[in-house]
Order: sequence, then structure tokens, then C-alpha cells
Amino acid sequence: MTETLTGPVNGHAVPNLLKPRLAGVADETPVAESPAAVEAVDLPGNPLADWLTVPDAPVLPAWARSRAAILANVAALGRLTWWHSRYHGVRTPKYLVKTVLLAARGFYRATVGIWPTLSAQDHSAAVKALRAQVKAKPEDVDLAVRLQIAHLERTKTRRWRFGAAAVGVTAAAVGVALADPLLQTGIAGAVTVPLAYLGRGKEATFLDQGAPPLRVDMSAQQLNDALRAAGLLKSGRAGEDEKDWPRVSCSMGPVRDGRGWAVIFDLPRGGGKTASDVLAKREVIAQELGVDEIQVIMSRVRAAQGGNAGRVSMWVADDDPYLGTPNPSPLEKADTFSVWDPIPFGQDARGNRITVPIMWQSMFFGGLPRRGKTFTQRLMTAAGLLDAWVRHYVADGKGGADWMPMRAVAHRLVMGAEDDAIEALKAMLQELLTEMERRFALLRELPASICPEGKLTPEIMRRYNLPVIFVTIDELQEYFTAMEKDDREEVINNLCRVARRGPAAGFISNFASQRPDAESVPPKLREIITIRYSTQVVDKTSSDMVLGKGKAAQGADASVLSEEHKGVGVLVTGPASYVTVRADLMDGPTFAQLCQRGRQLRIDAGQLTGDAAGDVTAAADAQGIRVPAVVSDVLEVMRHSPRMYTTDLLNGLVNIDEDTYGDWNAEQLAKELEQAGVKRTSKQVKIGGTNAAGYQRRDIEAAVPAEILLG
Ligand SMILES: Nc1ncnc2c1ncn2[C@@H]1O[C@H](COP(=O)(O)OP(=O)(O)OP(=O)(O)O)[C@@H](O)[C@H]1O
Repeated sequence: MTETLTGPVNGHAVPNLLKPRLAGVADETPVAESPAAVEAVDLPGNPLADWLTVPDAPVLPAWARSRAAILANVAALGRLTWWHSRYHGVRTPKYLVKTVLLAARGFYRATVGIWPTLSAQDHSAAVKALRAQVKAKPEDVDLAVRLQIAHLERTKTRRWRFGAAAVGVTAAAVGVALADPLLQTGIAGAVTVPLAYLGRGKEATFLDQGAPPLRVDMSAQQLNDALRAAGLLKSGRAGEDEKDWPRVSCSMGPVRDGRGWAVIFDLPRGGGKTASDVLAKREVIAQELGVDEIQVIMSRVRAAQGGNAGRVSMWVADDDPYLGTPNPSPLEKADTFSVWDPIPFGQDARGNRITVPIMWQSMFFGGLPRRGKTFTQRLMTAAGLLDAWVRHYVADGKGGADWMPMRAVAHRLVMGAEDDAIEALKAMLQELLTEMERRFALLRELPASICPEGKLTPEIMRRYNLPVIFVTIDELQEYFTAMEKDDREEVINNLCRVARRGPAAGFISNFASQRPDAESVPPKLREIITIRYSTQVVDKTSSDMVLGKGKAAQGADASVLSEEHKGVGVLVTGPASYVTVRADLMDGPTFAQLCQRGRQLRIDAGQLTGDAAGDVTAAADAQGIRVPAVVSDVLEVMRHSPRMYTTDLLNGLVNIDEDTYGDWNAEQLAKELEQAGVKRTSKQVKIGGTNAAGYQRRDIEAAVPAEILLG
């Protein structure tokens, strides 16, 4: 099953999902300086709200709705039977001993109960008493008659007793002597079992009560117990039968669904608890069910899917559903892609495909280092590479290898957060704002027949050459920490303008930051972002820093992820719309190949512009001409600087490729460049009035093969 926002989801049409979030191009409201009352992701009009859906009310029983469901549930029944056979099988000796002991008790009880009859105790006592009375009153005829009758009764009872004993002993002796072992076992069973039944007390349950682990069986009782322990269901009054306590009513399940149990339930009325309360208690519920919270996936079932404020869809996975071999991105094999379609992103816990529509949206990626933030952010860029009608503006605060291949395509590429790179970033933002205003002016002039909603359309894009613009900034924190306060404010405000007003003009912001604190993720920037994604963070506060205030309490909590969850994150798209996604994996070399493919697509479509059009190294790559690696890397480090000190150049090279340049010094650099054909016009460079050893960019450029420059 594929869940997108553009088509029917589980049989429900999803209306107006791509309606623009922004009212129109004439919106000139200045960027809010104070925190917004409601964050963009939580706005009632957010088209991505209620994105995730669950199966609707069942007509067929849930286990019989598909071949897979039938197979899964039959297999589950088989597993449960097998589990019980093994559980009771190993306890058979214990059950035998218990049976014998209970039979002994039963025998004792039976004999104690019937002894007075068998021994005719009552009759003996009566005879004794009457005999004494007759002795005292020998003239009393009535007494004499009663004595006679009692005597007869006693004799009759004794005869019965001895007769019964003789028959029993003879029958047993004959049975033992004649019967084969099977019959003997049968006789022993026939005698022992009723005796054991007689001997069982109130406390004695014959078979042990084994609770199969959750992966073998999940019952509504377990669910009720867990919810009650979490304080979501009330307990009954003292003495009230537990069956009469408030319980959830399951409109589906628990049934097997993939590698877990699915259940949809309604909370009882009168308890004062809502589906949101259940979502907030994920950890406690998981603990009560005996699983990790990562295995408990819950969502509300909203009215559009036949739900209500008390209906919850829950899926409890057998094990951690986010581990295992990563899924390759389908983009790897695609020749082209249109960013007007939802972008393939990953899979949820049940293996449903998650695709994310990005038109009219803005995105923010956060999380601890080395958890797959950049890889996931690049999936969006990769889709944009395969669409020649996407113009990329990219800045990477770390300036490492992650974004380097974008030089083949990017209209602007800013690498690093040194002073020159910060200036380049500021210039890039100015360029974007100017382009944004130009577009709004143009869109305003267009007749309603061409531009009915005041925003970019695929037709306007082609007719007026207004490609979709991807503004991708990774490691934002590097810029914010490197900047002076005034610069920082200016950059944040400009980013806010682009993210807030840009979508209608085809600007898609895609920002990422590593450190979830207010300085690295300015709340006023985050507040206007409509799609947020967080890989693992240390606690709920950090998770909220990325995903939005109060999200962790609602269940969207990236701190439940662990270190093993590389490429896994929580994606929030609406007030109650979130999903933990295992993002598709696209490694560096594949991304670099896509960049080359993207370059060719742009050349063919006449859309190769900006830095990429003039990038000599990228041009050489594309023409198959080898520029010495050291020349290409030095040009990369110096991309924003006409001259650079040797020490800074060496640091930049290490940043790009530590393995190669980690132990280079000034002498080796000079030697390698000389061998690559670089002729230095001067060994000293003057920067900001200070002279020191360094390089001029034009000297390096002069070593690039001439045919590239001509081509
Ligand atoms: N979707 C994925 N599936 C599996 N593994 C992944 C996935 N994405 C990334 N990884 C693994 O996680 C590692 C770290 O990824 P990435 O460089 O994107 O981390 P990051 O969070 O951006 O770190 P930093 O903030 O330090 O740049 C990658 O080298 C890769 O091995």
C-alpha cells in the first residue's frame, strides 16, 4: 500500500490536499518577530493534517479481508496452538503428580463423607442408646420395638458394607489380573480423575495458566489491562465483578497484521479520556504490554475515516520494526521525476510506503549527528535533481563531502561557514529574495485564466521560465554560531521570508540543523515550517525543539529512537499527523551519480544555470576530462575566495577529505600543486591588509585544461 496525499488512501478520497497553504501572492505581512501562537504545522488549514489514515470500519472480519490477513491469522492460530502444546507438554509430569495428590485428597474427602454411612455409626449409636433405655424401662413395648428396628437397620447396613467392599475388591482384583495395561490405565484414570475432581479445592486450578508472549498472542484483555494500568480506564467498585468494569470496545482485532497485532478500539464513554490521552501514554502502555515503546504505533482515527475523539488505531510490532536492511531509494533507478508529485521518502513500521508532497511546503530536518539527517534531507534534493525544472540553491555549513557533488547542478553552492562563505550565503539569500519579488510581481500581472490561484503552476513554470527553486541549507547551526548577532538576525529573517512567502512562488525550503537548541533552530524559523523530521535526539525537550512545542506529549517523540536507528526519524506534518519513518537509503556515490544525471537533464532542457554552468571541475567531470584531484579540491575550498592563506586552504582540504589531506603540510601542498601544473604568480597573498603565505585562485584556475574552458 502506498500512502500519498494525492490519491485515495485506504479507499477514502483525500480532498484538497495540495491546496496552497498561503492565501496568495499579495501577502505582504512582515515576518513575525515574536513566537507564533500556532505553529504552521498545527494550523487548522494545514493540508497535510490528518495525512496518515488507518483501515476503515470493517465489513468483513479484519482477519478475513485479504489473503495475506487470512494467512497471517491462520499462522498466528497455529503458533498459539503450538505454544500451548509445548507449554503444557513440558508440564505433564507435574500435572500427573498433581492428579494423584488431588485424587488422594478426593478419596479422603469421599471416605470421610460416607464413613458414617458405611460404618453404620449412626445406627450403632441408636442401638446403644435404645438398649440402655429398654434396660431402664423393660415394660415399655414401644421402646422394645424401636430397638428391634434399629438393630435390623444396623445389620442391613453392615451387610451392604461388606458386600460392596467384597465386590469392589473382587472387581479390582479381576481387573488387575485380566486387563491389559491400556485398560488398567483406563481404569486408573476412570477412578483417579473423578477422585481428583472431588479433591480439587477452590484454590486448586488443575492446569497452569500460561500467558503467551505478545508476539504469539494479543487479547483484548491484555489491552484493557494495559490501558487500566496506564490510568486510561477506570477500575470498578470494590467487590464488583471485573467483567463489569469499563472496557474498550474493539471495532477491529486484535488481529495479525504483518509482523504485529492490529487493533482499533473506542474508549468507553463516561471515563473522561480521549484518544489523544492514549497516544500520550505510549511508553506506559508499551511497558504494560511488555514491549518497547518503539514497537507500539498508534494514531487517532478521525471522522473522515469513520472515527471519533475516542477511537485509536494501534499496531504492536513483534520486534523493532525499524531495524534491518535499509531500503534503497526508488529514485536511484528513475530517469526523471516531477517534484509536483509526492517524493518517495521511506516506509513506516508496517512497510507502507511514505511519500511526501513538497509543493507549497517547507521542510526542516533535525537530530543528533550521524543518524542520517543529511542522507534523508538529500532524498528531497535527489528528487529535485531528476527534474530539470528545479533550480538548486545549496549551502552546507560544514562544507564537507556531503554536498560537494551538487557543484555539477547547483545554481548557487555555498560551502563552509568561514567569513567568505557567510558573505556568499547572505548574497545567495538576497538573490533569492529578489527573485521571489520578481516572481510575485509577474504572477500578479497574469490574468486569472492563466494564474487562477495566484501561485506557480507547471504551465506558468515552463511558459515564463520560472523553475521550482529548492533552497537547501544543511548544518544551519554552523552559520548561526559563526555569525555576529546582527548578521544572524538578518539571515534568520531572510530565511523566514523565503520559507514563509516563497512556497506560492515555487520556493521550497529544506533546512537541516544538528543541534536542537534555540540558537541552532531559531523557534521563529521552525514555527513557519510545515514539514518537520527528526532523527534521534536526547530527550523530549530536544524533540520538541525540532518537531514543535508539545509534540512529544502527543506521541511524536524522536527521543524514543536509539543509536541503532540510522536513517529513522519522526515525520510531523500536522497537529495530529505524524509517523516514524525508515527513510530510504541513498549513499554518497549514488547521490553523486544523480547529480551528473541531473546536470545532463539540465543541459538538455537548457536549464543549467548559475555556478554549475561555470564550474570548471563539474564541466570536466561531465566531459570525462580529468582535472587533477588536488586542483579540483583546492578550487572547491576557494570557491568563495579570490585568495586564501595556505593554513586556511589546508584546513579546508582536510574538511573535504581527511583521509587524503589529513597529514599534508604547506610544502607537500606546494609540491603537489606544482606537479599538477599550477604556476604561482606570488607566494604571499594580502587579505584584509595582512600578508602571509597563500594562493591566488586565478593561478589554480590557470592549471585547468583549456578545452574545458573553451567547451
Ligand atoms: N536511510 C538510511 N538507512 C540506513 N542507514 C543510513 C540511512 N541514512 C543514513 N544512514 C547511515 O547513517 C550515517 C550518517 O548519516 P548522515 O551523514 O546523514 O548523518 P547526519 O545526521 O547528517 O550527521 P551529521 O549531522 O554529523 O552530518 C551514514 O553514513 C549512513 O551509513
